[in-house]
Amino acid sequence: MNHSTFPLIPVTLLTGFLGSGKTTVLNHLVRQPELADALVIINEFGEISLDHLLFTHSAENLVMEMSSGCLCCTIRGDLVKTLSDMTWRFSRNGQRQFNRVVIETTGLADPAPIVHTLMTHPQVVNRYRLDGIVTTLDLATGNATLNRHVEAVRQAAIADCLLLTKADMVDAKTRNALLRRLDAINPAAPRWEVRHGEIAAAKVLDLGLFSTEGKAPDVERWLREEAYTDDTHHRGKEVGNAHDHHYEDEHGHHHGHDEQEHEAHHHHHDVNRHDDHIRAFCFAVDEPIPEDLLAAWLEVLMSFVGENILRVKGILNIEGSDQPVVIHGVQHIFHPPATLPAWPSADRRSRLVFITRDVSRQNIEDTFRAFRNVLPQAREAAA
Ligand SMILES: Nc1nc2c(ncn2[C@@H]2O[C@H](COP(=O)(O)OP(=O)(O)OP(=O)(O)O)[C@@H](O)[C@H]2O)c(=O)[nH]1
Repeated sequence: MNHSTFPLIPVTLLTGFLGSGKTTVLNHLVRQPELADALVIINEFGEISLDHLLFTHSAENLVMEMSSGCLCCTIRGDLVKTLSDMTWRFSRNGQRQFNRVVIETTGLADPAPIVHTLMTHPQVVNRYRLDGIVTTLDLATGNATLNRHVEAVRQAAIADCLLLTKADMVDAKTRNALLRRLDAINPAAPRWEVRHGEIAAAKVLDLGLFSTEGKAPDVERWLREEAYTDDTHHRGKEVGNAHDHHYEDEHGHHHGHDEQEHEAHHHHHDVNRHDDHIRAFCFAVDEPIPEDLLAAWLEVLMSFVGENILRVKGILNIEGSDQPVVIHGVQHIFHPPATLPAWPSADRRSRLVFITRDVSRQNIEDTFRAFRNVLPQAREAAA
């Protein structure tokens, strides 16, 4: 955990495929009081940049554009520089003028490299923290986009929150097919239906482990292990309405699934017509894990299949420690682990949620067991 004198500035990454409605959403977000003091960084790819023409921000927002290349490849260095310069450029009398950052990526970007920069670059991590990845997905064309573009699948898989846009343009059948598909790609992220960009800022902010309210970290909300229903078989009990689907229309009220639909969607988990090769599951370990076992296992796992581990989040019971450790990784890159002051509940098992591509739960479990079995010999050899 970072204990720097100044609170870390939360950064929201807004991603989503080309034309999926990012700018429309952003236009609504920046008008809301929660984002009155936000710094907005817009990344446009290529020479023809239209977003700045469409983007009508309120006078309070500070808008930066970075259009020299795609944020995910060529200008990560620029992002670091922009973020580290910001505090000075936008400060008055030694006080910075923004309390949040929102970065809109290009539609084609694989968000993972940007997330890596935000999670690990020394100049960034000492001032900023990734609050959440918000992904827009067009309800009407989302299925086709997911079929054609693996970037869109990745964007949906690593999201902390999914904004299902253009809700006014979709019929029930198309919508339900997309929802079922998302159950496999990313069962845990809250989903909100959005029309013409209308979404309450509070729904897309404070998605991370630490909130701006300064309250104790809400591990359960962050991990949402209960959403990984795949795990029900392992625990031998039914989790039930594990999904917390939120459907928001322009009046802001909820549309729950009716019973029948809910049933249907549970049973469709494994019979997805489109196999996006994405697996989402929770892996739990009852016994405290020796630190060297964890380090060796994760290192090998990441070096062999790191690219295909889209996201890992977990709370861990480390042998010899009373305090839980939370870890958070995107592909092979991990956020520095944070030690929490106390366990959030009586459940002290280590729990890791994985979102992977072509890596099964079995692979994860087998490697863990293999490492656990050889640990005594490895220790002996090292001694
Ligand atoms: N009918 C309808 N149109 C929408 C909605 N949201 C966005 N649009 C339209 O969809 C088009 C694309 O929206 P943008 O917000 O520019 O999408 P974007 O993701 O920023 O697009 P890129 O910058 O190209 O990646 C625009 O013409 C919007 O007006 C919606 O909820 N309903």
